[in-house]
Amino acid sequence: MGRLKDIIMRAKRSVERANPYWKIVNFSLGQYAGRRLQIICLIGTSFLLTCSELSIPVFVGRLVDTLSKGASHFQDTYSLLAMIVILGIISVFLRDIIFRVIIYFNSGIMRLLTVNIFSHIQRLSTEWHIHNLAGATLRKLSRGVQAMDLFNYLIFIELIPSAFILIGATLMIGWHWPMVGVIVGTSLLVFVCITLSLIQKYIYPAAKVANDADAVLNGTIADAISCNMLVKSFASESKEEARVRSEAAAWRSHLMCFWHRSATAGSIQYVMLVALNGVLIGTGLWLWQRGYASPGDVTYIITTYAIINGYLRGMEHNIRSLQRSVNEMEDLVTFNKVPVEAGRDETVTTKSINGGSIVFKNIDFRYPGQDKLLYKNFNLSIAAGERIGVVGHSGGGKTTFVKLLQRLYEIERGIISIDGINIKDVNIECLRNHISIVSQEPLLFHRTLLENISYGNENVFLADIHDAAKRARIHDFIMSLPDGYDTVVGERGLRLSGGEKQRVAIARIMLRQTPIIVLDEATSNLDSISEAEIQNEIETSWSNRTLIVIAHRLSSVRDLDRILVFADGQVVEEGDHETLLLKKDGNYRALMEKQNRYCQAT
Ligand SMILES: Nc1ncnc2c1ncn2[C@@H]1O[C@H](COP(=O)(O)OP(=O)(O)OP(=O)(O)O)[C@@H](O)[C@H]1O
Repeated sequence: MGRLKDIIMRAKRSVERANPYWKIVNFSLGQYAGRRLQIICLIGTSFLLTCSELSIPVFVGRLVDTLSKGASHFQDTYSLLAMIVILGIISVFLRDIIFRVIIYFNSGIMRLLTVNIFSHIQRLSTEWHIHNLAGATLRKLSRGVQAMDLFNYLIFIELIPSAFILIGATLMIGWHWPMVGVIVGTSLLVFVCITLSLIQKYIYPAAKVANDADAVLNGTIADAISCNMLVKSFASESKEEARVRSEAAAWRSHLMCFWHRSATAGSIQYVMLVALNGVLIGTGLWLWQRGYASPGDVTYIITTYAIINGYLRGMEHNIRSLQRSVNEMEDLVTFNKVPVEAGRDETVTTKSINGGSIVFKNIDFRYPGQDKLLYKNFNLSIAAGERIGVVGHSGGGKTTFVKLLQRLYEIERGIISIDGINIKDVNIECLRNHISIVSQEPLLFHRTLLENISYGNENVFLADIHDAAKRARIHDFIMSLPDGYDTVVGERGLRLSGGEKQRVAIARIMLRQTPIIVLDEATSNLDSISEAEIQNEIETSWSNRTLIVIAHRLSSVRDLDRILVFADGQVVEEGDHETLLLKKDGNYRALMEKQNRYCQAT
């Protein structure tokens, strides 16, 4: 049994490798797991529907034969008519059941798929998020989920019943006239094979290119809309429009190519249908001419053909739609294949960290795609409870230090440890829950101030939230708003000033009890009085925690225990404010003098 499974898996993989189309079909079918009962119900009902629909031509044929016997058989014709009507009603009833089940089935799959893909995307690496426009990702996700709906609909409402009808009709005709059965069966097989190969070889590549262009276009639109303030301030509306116009033109030309190919494939399929029509009716007439078939039999063949023709026309359209849905789901499969960031692996030994001592030992690091190492043999130790200032020119590697501490990127060499434990041995969520950060540009959700402040600390009391806001000097401002803590801050906090956003972010981490706190230019937008007040508060509130303050304004770090001066990914100087000032040609002293000169000049 295990061996059989292995063989099936290997066959599946080689088919997927040979044709990526099947990888997507496989992914879609994978979503059916755990829904066996619903699938059995759908297929079973489809089968009954087929039997009911295929019985109708039999009764129509009999009706014609009865009619040809003369008016004396009128009673038989009425009972045949009654049978035809009853079969029609049964078919309607069975179709209704299929629709009800598919509603339940599809909505469940779409819900689960959305949640699963979102959850996977959230756990992808920082680099992945940097390189993928949020708008394009959103577009791919919603398009893929809608496509899954279409895929399921086509499979269960259209293609499975069509397959049953076509196979059933072929068998029934073959039962009466084996030669006609062979002709019909072969023609159907040729029709389906040509349709599938047109889809895979001819339509699929064009649809893929059109979908990629669609995602690029939507990503660009989303990017421009989310940076609308910047666009406005540079009066660049026309430039952005020109960009969108050019991408829309590219998208249109790819889309037209896809649609033209679909139209050509449609015409080829229609030609095949016309040929099938001629062959089938011609064979019926030939049988009648030879005396092998009555007019009722020929009517039966024609009625059956009418049904087959309807389904094949539908099938041609449905296979094309199925193709489109598979194309649109390709991005979901691609998302799913991207590995989650390092450290998310459930099998990682979950050691827990409690303290706040940090050691960077012999670290080599470069950003993905960069040739030059940013950190080369970088070493640094910070004791638990120490208060560290990090200064230096822009681009010196200060923020990178924090990113590595949070394991947002993987180092090439060396060990980063907290509390003596290599961070690679710690579950990533546990690691990040250990560190509170207020970054240069605090991120706020388009939610209320209350939700933003309590983010990550949902179980705190209202009084604690107010207390944190008071300590971050933002409470009075919030209370002055008409909706107070229920004020929605706008997308990315756009309804707040830079300083207000920073104070909300500081209040948010005031609520957290983490041993390590990082303030990365966290008070850069505050006036000096508010900054001094908040700093006093920080020193009293977080006196026993490891505090790392990254700042350009040197006044923000002068009272800290130790100041590190970063340049080109190295700590080039360290010591307290007084000691560093004493170094005659020191970097810190030079920075200090420059800032003083600048302050006097302004
Ligand atoms: N994702 C990234 N990919 C490639 N290079 C990056 C990436 N992030 C940062 N860098 C580069 O790494 C270097 C260090 O960046 P970092 O943000 O650590 O500097 P910083 O000292 O914090 O600067 P600032 O004071 O301006 O915030 C910079 O040259 C920056 O351009």
